[in-house]
Amino acid sequence: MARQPLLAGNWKMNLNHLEAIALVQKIAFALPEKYFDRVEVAVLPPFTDLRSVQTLIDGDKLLLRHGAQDVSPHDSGAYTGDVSAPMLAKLGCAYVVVGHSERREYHAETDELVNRKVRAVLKHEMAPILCVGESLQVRESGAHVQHCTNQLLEGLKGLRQEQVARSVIAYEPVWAIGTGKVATAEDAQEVCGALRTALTDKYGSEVAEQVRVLYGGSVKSSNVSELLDQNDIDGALVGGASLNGDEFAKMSALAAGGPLP
Ligand SMILES: O=C(CO)COP(=O)(O)O
Repeated sequence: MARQPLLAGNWKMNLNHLEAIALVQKIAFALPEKYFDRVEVAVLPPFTDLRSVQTLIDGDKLLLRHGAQDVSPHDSGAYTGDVSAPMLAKLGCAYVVVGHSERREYHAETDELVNRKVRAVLKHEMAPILCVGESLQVRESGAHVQHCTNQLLEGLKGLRQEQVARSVIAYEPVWAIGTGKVATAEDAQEVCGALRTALTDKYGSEVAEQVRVLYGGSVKSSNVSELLDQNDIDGALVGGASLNGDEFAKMSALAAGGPLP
């Protein structure tokens, strides 16, 4: 079954709401509507930008999707500073990144917490982008496939098949994030293929064939096509390069199979 490629721009902690509006306008202007039949393009700004981005996308009937970078596992309550899944759903979010390696590292997020966040997202009809990935040390030990597979199965624990089918997985090797060191297409395919095999073993091939598996880590216009050509890579989670409107539009066009805008 053909899976529609997804190109998602994780802006991380960059751009205020005014800068967000300017970037979304630039991306939308550079991408004619016909591209959106062949690729889904999403922006994932900081929480403080989401209302502005939603208003722009709805008002101008843009075909871009938007989402958030994190979520609370709780629906509401005394959790100072947190943002809940119902709040994000109300802001029109299609996606929520869960378990990014920066959150696992800087906020000590465990697989158990990541799993609770994944459930919160799915409960409110959004799709999680569940991130998995190994450190350089784990890769050098040769345990990278096992490590990522464990993170995947722990993150999805207790979900129904229909919920797994709606989820997006992102393989982001920690050593390739923001370093300019992209995994080779073969390295990325090795892990993404193993993740799909693990999904097939646990949930059956009908479910596994629907799940989109993205690669993330120093993706840019010069390497996106080769990565997306791999059998089990269905798109990219882009960090730094998604902050440049022309570059992100170019990558989206390449993901759609061209021509360039
Ligand atoms: O972490 C990433 C996306 O979530 C990747 O970041 P870079 O594209 O900047 O390496």
